[in-house]
Amino acid sequence: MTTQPSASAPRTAIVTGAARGIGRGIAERLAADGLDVAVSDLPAMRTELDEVAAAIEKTGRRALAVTADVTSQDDTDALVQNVAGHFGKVDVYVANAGIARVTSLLDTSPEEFDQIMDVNLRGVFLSYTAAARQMIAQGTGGKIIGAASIVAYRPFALLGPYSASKWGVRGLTQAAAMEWAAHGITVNAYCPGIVGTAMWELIDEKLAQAEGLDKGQAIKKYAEGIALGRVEEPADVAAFVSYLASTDSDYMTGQSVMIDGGIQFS
Ligand SMILES: NC(=O)C1=CN([C@@H]2O[C@H](COP(=O)(O)OP(=O)(O)OC[C@H]3O[C@@H](n4cnc5c(N)ncnc54)[C@H](O)[C@@H]3O)[C@@H](O)[C@H]2O)C=CC1
Ligand SMILES: CC(=O)C(C)=O
Repeated sequence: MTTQPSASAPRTAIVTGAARGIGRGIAERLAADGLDVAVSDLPAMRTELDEVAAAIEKTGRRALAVTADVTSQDDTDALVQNVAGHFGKVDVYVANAGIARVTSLLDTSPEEFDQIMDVNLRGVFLSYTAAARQMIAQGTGGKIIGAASIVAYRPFALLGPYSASKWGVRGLTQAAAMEWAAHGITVNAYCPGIVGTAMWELIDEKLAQAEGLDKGQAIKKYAEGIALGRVEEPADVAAFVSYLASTDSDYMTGQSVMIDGGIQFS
C-alpha cells in the first residue's frame, strides 16, 4: 500500500544548479519561506553545495545536498527518488541548472550546440518529467518551475544557441502545463535579464573580447538598457520564484515571465 504524504508536513523543494548564483539564491529564499530544501549540482560543485545546505540548516529548515548531472536521466530520477525518500514528498522542483556559451551561429560546432541543448533543454525535460512522475504518484499536485531567460523572447548577439535552448524551455513549459494541469501541477518559467553571477562574468569576458572592450565593460554596456538602472541580483529572481512556488500562484500555469528590471516590455 502506498502511504500518502501528510498534508501538514512542511512543503519541500528541489533546486538544481544550486551551488551558486541564482540557484543558491532560490534555495535560500525557499528555505526562508519555510520549505525544506534539497540542493543539487554537479559532483565538481560538492563543496559549494554542502555549504549551501549547511547555510539552510542554520536557519532551522531541513536541507539535503545531492549531486546530479541534469543531462543524465539516471541522475535526475535518482535525485527525485532520493529527496522523496528523505523528505517524504516533493512539492516544488526548480529546474535552474544551465550553461551559457558566447558564440556566433557560424562559429558554433554541432558538438557545442548539442552541449548547450543537453544542459539547458534536455536537462529541463528530464527534470520536469522526473518531478511530474513523482508528483502524480503522490497525488498531491505540485509546482514545477524552469529557468528560461529574456533571450527566450529576443536573442542577444552571440548568444544564439543559448537563446534557442531557452526558447525551447518556454515551449516545454507550455506543453508540460497543458499535460499535467489535470494532476494539479502548475508549470511556469522565470526569465531573468542580466544577473550578476559567474555566468555573466563569463559572458562579459567573451563579449568584451569580441567587441574589443576591457573586462567589465560589456556588462556595463548591456546594463545601460535596464530601465531600473542596476544589474539584477539572484534575490530579485528568487523573490519571483518564491511566488511561483507558493499557493498564491495556483491559478497561473504555462507562463514564462520576464523579471529583468525593464530590459524588455511585454
Ligand atoms: N545570469 C544571468 O544573467 C541569467 C541566467 N539565467 C539562467 O538562470 C540559471 C542560473 O544561472 P546563473 O546562476 O547565472 O548561472 P551559474 O553559472 O552561476 O550557475 C549555474 C549552476 O548550474 C550548474 N550546472 C551546470 N551544468 C549542470 C549540469 N549538467 N547538471 C547540474 N548542474 C549544472 C553549475 O555547476 C552552476 O552551479 C541558468 O539556467 C541560466 O541560464 C537566465 C537569464 C539570465
Ligand atoms: C544569460 C542570459 O540569459 C542573459 C539574458 O543574459
